[in-house]
Amino acid sequence: MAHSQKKQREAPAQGREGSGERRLSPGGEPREGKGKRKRESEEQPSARRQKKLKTKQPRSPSEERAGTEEAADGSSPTKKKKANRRKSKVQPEGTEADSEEDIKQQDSRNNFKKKSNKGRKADEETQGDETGKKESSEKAGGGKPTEEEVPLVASGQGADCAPSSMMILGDYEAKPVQKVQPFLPQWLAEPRRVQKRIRENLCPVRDVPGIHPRLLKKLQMNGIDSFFPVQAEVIPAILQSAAHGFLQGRGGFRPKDICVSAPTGSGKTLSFVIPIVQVLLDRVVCHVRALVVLPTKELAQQVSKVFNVYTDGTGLKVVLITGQKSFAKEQEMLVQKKVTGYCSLADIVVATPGRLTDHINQTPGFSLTQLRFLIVDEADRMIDDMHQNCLNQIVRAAFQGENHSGSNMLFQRTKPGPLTAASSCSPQIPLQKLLFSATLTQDPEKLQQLDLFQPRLFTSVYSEKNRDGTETEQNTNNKYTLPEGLSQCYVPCDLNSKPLLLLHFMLKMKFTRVLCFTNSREASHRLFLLVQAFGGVTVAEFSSRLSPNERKRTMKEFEQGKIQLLISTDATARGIDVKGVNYVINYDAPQFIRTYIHRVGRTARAGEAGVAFSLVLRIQERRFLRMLRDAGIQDIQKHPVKGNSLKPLVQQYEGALCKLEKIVKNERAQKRA
Ligand SMILES: Nc1ncnc2c1ncn2[C@@H]1O[C@H](COP(=O)(O)OP(=O)(O)OP(=O)(O)O)[C@@H](O)[C@H]1O
Repeated sequence: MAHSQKKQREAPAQGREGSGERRLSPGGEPREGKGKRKRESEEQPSARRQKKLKTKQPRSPSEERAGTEEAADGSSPTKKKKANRRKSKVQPEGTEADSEEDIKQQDSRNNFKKKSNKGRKADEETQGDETGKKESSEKAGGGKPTEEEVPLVASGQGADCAPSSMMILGDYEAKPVQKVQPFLPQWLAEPRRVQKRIRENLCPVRDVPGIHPRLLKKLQMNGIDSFFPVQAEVIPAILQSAAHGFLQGRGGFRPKDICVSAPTGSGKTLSFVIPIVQVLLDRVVCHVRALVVLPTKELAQQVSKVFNVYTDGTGLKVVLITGQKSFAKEQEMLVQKKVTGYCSLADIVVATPGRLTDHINQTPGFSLTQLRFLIVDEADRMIDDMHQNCLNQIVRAAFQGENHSGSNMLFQRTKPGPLTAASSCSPQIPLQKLLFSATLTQDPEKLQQLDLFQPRLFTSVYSEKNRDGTETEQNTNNKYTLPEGLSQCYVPCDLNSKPLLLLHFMLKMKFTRVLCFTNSREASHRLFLLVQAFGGVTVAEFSSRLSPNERKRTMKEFEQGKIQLLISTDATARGIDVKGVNYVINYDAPQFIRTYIHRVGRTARAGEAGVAFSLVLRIQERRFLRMLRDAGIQDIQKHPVKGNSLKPLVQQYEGALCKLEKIVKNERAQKRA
């Protein structure tokens, strides 16, 4: 039967909250979270999916229109324009209405809510912390509402505010919509499991078969007696794939690509450094055989250092190309021109994407046609960013028909097609891709962009606690694992108390070796100035405001314990391995789950213990907790700090604020001059 009904539109909670979320300047002023929303769609795949699927309470028509448009924020400028024209605006949850019009709309929404189906509670409520609420909502709903449930409203309900131009076929009753399960290819659905508890699962180095005696000695010299679980799994897998020399994979076939998703600090770097050095130990001619691509200079430097340790004395050459040296200097390090043509001076190249692309295009003789391993560290970021283009260029360069020297290659490479008896007969150097990250996407569509060959996935499996205390392993998309030794807390607070809380942690609670994250370099700078003006803490900042040399020096001093509080942008959030970080403080709550995971992962590394505190504004609290819960992170403790504990700091803090004002004015004047 057909009946008229008001069309329900969706206004995803995250969209609304996201639009209302404010970024904080270190001085404490809130700023609208716009502009630096890059990678949003990629950073929050789960959130994006929820935006599409999650449905909200019924609302008034004008508001619904606005809600829809706001939900599409950033993706549909036309819709945005329409929204402006209608002058309807939806307030972010928990924020105050800005104008009378907003308040009226709020009222009409509330009235409408009352009229609508009582059993259908607010999405936020069903997802709230209180399970009681959830249960009652489930019961009243007469079914088991899921996040993706579409609340249909019977024509009688809310008909007073419904335009009746829409004919909808179907039942009056709200029916739960079945959650659509994404289809996972077998390699993703059945990954090779890696234990996440490092200390309980150490594997003595000598128990891992096939490690070259030379490397065993080096490992011992570097104090490594046991491999971490990820290393014990991945090293033999890579070695095995190269067991038949450079030309063919196992059994004459192309080796499988390898993806590794393991928590921060679990030792992923060594799990590719050791087998690659070992495979290249016997090489005769120097060619670029391994290429490691990383998103930042600091990370590239860090990885090349590890390669240097294990190639030292082997004759293998590691070249770092990140733009820290002049282009010409890097060219000299990469290739040498001889009478017979160009020859490579690098066996292993560690590079950032931009500079690497420049060399592929502009350095004569720089050839990747003998490339055997392409290692993409922090792979999720490399897939998401524009770096994807760089990866395509690398693959193109690796299968280029002619090399720059003009000489014919013995084993010319062609881009592999379908595997046939004929294709497996011709000897070729296979290109094997190795992907690593703590937050590797397991979204098949995204991984498909990398054109992986029969990939194998190694992953620390996300496990969910059962009521009886046992754990069940889950194979769920976009659920991540954190280091075992990490304790997580969040402090609900307001804007003004954030600097005081940081000072309280440093001065009263005597936190040491603290890495503190803000959401922008300006915020980092001003917070640094404020803490410095307050006094009593050895503090430094780390951001792109500093020159590469200053950054290097600062990081060294922090590592040596000369700096107790390092205030940083997300420049240090990923991959940076600083020994002995006791605490991570998210001064500004991260907006994306992957940012959270990488930031907190700067502590509790290599099986050690560490604590992460997140200062969360009360209006952000619900969204923050939901973001963690959606990613499978549940063991975060609420850690309220009473106002009384902060009082003793207030007077000195006010003095520091005055000093800060003067410093900022001076800086501005200097900039203008
Ligand atoms: N087998 C081992 N024994 C002792 N220490 C190790 C071992 N393997 C790695 N480490 C140390 O553990 C720390 C973390 O390693 P690594 O930086 O490779 O972690 P990761 O998994 O790459 O982390 P992230 O995801 O944050 O980049 C490093 O300081 C490294 O030296």
